[in-house]
Amino acid sequence: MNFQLPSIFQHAVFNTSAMNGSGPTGSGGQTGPFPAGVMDSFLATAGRGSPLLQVVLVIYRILGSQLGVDPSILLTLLGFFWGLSKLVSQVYAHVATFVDRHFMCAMYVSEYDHIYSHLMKWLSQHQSIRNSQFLMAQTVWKSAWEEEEELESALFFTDGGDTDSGRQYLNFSNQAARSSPRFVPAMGATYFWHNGTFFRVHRRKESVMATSGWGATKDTEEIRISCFGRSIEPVKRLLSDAKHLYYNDTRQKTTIYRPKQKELRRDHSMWQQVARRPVRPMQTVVLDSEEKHGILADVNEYLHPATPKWYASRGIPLRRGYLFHGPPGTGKTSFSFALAGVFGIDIYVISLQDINVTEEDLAALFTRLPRRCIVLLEDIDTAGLRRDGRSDEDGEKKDDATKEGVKADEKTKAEDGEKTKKTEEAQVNGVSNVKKEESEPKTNGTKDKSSKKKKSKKKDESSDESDQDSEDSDDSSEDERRARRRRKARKNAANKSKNPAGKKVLAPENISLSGLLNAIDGVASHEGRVLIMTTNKPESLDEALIRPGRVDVQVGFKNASSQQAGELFYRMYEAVAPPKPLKNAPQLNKAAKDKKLEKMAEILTPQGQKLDITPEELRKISEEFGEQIPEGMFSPAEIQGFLLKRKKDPRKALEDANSWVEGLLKQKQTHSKVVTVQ
Ligand SMILES: Nc1ncnc2c1ncn2[C@@H]1O[C@H](COP(=O)(O)OP(=O)(O)OP(=O)(O)O)[C@@H](O)[C@H]1O
Repeated sequence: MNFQLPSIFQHAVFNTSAMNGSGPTGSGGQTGPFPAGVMDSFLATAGRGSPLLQVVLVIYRILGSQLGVDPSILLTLLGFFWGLSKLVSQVYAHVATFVDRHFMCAMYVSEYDHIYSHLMKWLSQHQSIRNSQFLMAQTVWKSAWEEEEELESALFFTDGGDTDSGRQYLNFSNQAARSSPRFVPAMGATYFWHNGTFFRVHRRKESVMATSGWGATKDTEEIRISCFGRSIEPVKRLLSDAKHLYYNDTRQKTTIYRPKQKELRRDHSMWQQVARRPVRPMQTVVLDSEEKHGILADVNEYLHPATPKWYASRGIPLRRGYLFHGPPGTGKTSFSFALAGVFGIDIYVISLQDINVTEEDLAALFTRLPRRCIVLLEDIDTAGLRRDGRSDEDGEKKDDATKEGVKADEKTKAEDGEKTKKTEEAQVNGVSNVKKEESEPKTNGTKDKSSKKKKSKKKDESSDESDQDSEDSDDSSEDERRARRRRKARKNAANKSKNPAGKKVLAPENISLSGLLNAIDGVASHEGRVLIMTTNKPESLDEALIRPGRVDVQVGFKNASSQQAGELFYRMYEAVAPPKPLKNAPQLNKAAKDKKLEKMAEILTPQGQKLDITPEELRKISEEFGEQIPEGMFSPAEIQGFLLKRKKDPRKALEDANSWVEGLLKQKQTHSKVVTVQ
């Protein structure tokens, strides 16, 4: 097959062929501008069969005539240098590996480890990394508390379009534009000096099989830090510096962890940090002083380094559980946070309604806790624990205590509706729900109702007790007893799945009671933690859950007494001080800065309402305020809400207290949700 080239190319091909002696061998002599080589001959021969090669030949010859040398020499040189570069890189890789193995030491950090966060923060602040050629920009999400430090430079004001009012408001519309990203080393190797040591940080990603999905992979990152020498100490020191820097600003903060989402879990890391908030000072939680210090002393003793030995020598598992119960807004969560602040430990919060947390996860979560920490199980009454027939049948395989707990729960659940009502009444009467159970009601109406309820409750109890008795005294075979239990469980489950209106209620059934008990104090469960469970309805809890060993100390939180209301008042105004000139002054000149601070003070302390009160007067009006608040009627949260609305004016708060108390009392009596006096 012969192809026809365009005339210009034919000319070039023809000419060079002629020059080369018209043969593929090129034996005709060296008359052209450059000597014909093997390559030329090859292209000329092959070009007869392929127009493409003919084009290549033309380019080849034009190039040759321009340079005056045979391009094949160039090609040979190129090939040589390519080969040489490959050889050098191979040799370099071997030498680097050799040096790495024999003259350096290295440390690996997984992105799933906390150290990764420490290191990234540290690297982002290192001067030579900042000036590096290859960087990766990361958006940094700051918490409300971190932003505070930058507030001064971020302050912008607006009149909100209402020019007549002459008022100024803060405006954060350009906040996103102002926050700068964090710069960390890019993927690959980065070199820097630190404290006289030369370090190499190598970030690399690798794909690993994901635990979920068929054949799905996910990228995970690993950092390798290495330095010259046989000792790993410099790397350890670097990590320690990074850790120090990371926690430097958080020393006075409490870190809160929650379970990680399933897809983010890897290796042993199941918890993720969700917040770091400033430590809540213990004196800001108003509680009975004796009780407060009793708990502090108890936790202190438990966390003491000598305690594990004491427990071990007596064969007692090293666990301490607390149950904080009481009406909403009485400080259960606040006290837990204040405790964490006092002891400088972190809080691990688990919600049993979290769809991410299965029964197996719960057990694993309890085993992956640090040496000392607080585990907070909030609102365990609403936890939606599985207590159906299934769990009861399962429960037959579990320990007796668990089964009894399940039964006790079913019994208490039946009474739950009544008790909720009772609780409401108790709150209106200013008595905590637990106490109310024990004491006689005061008003006639309530008395009648309560006595009826008591009777029906007793009836329920006696029927349950008789069931229990007959079961206990029954001398029938074990099989019969099991069958009866199963029947009873099924009946209870059927009753429980219907609400009073007869409609089916779907309850979350992530975790069974036995699963929870197992996680809390199963053989594999963590030792050394402080477990705090909070609830508004202690009566609805399973006995098994709060038996000694699982719950060692119960603390009843109550509505505020008059004296506590006075203390809340004092604490609210005691802390108020004119805004301090902020440190880290921005690049403003002094006059502009003063103006900004003035404006800020104006906004925080509106004109004519400047707090100007002596500690003596504050103490006096705190007491007066306390006297106006009926004993045990209002929760600290309610009082705090009232005071917050008057946070700049204690005298006004005192003035408004009476009408607020009356309004709130009326609202409680009518069970209204609408607040009349705020
Ligand atoms: N005893 C208290 N001393 C000081 N402040 C309190 C106290 N109790 C409640 N507060 C305030 O009320 C608010 C709610 O408190 P907290 O969340 O601790 O209550 P809680 O008992 O955990 O409520 P819930 O049962 O609804 O979870 C917080 O802002 C807290 O500052």
